[in-house]
Amino acid sequence: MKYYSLNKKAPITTFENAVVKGLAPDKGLYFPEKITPLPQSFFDNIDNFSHAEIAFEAIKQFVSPEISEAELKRIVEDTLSFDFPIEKLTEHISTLELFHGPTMAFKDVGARFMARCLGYFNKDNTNEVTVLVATSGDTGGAVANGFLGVKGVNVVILYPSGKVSDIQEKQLTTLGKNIRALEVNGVFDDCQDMVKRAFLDEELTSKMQLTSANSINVARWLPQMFYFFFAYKQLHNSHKDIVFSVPSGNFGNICAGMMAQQLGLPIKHFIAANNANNVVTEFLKTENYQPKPSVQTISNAMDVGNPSNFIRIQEIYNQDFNVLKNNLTSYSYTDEDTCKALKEMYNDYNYVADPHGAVGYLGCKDYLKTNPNAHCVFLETAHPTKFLDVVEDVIKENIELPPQILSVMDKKKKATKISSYEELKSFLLK
Ligand SMILES: Cc1ncc(COP(=O)(O)O)c(C=O)c1O
Ligand SMILES: N[C@@H](CCOP(=O)(O)O)C(=O)O
Repeated sequence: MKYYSLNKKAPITTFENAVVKGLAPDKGLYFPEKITPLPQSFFDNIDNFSHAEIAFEAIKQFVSPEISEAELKRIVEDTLSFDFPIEKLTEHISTLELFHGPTMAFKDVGARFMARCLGYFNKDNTNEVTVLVATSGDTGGAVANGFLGVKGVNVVILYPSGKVSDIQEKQLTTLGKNIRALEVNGVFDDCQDMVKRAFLDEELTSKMQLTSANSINVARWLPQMFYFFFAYKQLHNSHKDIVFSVPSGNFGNICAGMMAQQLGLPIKHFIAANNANNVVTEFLKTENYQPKPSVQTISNAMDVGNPSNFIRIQEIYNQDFNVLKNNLTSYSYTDEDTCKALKEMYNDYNYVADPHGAVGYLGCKDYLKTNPNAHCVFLETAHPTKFLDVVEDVIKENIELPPQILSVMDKKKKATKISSYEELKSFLLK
């Protein structure tokens, strides 16, 4: 597959180059040149396919010919070594649990897939790569875990000081080896801006090969398509009109769902469920896209004021506002709404959600008011214990810590504080 830059001022490139570079030289996000829908026979037989087989079919066209079919099979099998169960809350609402991986957030799949692609491209150990990643909470931990010990790859994670949960901070600051963390005096958008600026800094790029492990990178973004296929496989025999409510921040996950829809997956509609960071909710009301500084919420991983992937969403729908509006509804919720939803799910369905999933659940409830026949799946994007203080305080119960969380609890944080781009640069050049 060839990829072009959405800024349209950079040469067309290969999958390998798009992964190794992360961002195009004109600062644009890469986008596949062509999307070929999967054959009807694939959907007719989906019940007979394993997760790895589904993932292989979904992503094959985007990575070939650079990654051979045999190699791709190995990569997806290795990446998808955990489950993606559906829990049914009501006849009309289900949740797809995406937190059964090593860091208990949906980022694990993309991080593991990308780490394996980079490892494959660097199999001769000739090209050292520095992976820069900005995180509002979960990407950092998943990338740290997924890239730990990958030869020839150094990871630098930027996170906003005081704005990630204690467990998220442990996951991204304690692994050591080839993983280093920078605690930024600012918000997530400052971290993301610094990362993007580094890619354009010739003094840096002439001395090191930089890439991104945010959803900017096609190898981190595209595997998120798999979730929508996995949910469809589990639900299509009992439900028609499947709608997804996706707790959204940087909009990579929902945008990957839209790619799955372009591949022919029968998805009726998308709901972008937002916290108070409501740039897209407002855009759909006003047609005016107005990024603004992010505000802090209890669903902190979605505290994004300028979502990177919105430009990809517009490309998918050919910049046509009306087509986009037919496919996407967006709601925004306060922290108070989120707490009420956490409590309601616990009391009514005995289900312990996390604050991000709770925002997704609210999206389902609002959508079903006007579309009562749909079946709405909200993505449970992280395990509730990653937000222990908030969740235990709301449900008034202690929750058992899973082994993935226990394993980092007593580790010692190691992070370097920075306040400016210049400090990032000198850290990288050291
Ligand atoms: C738990 C959780 N939910 C939702 C999101 C938002 O996902 P996206 O940035 O793909 O919109 C994130 C961060 O990305 C997250 O960590
Ligand atoms: N919510 C994310 C923010 C970065 O999103 P990404 O998908 O672009 O990496 C986080 O948890 O860090």
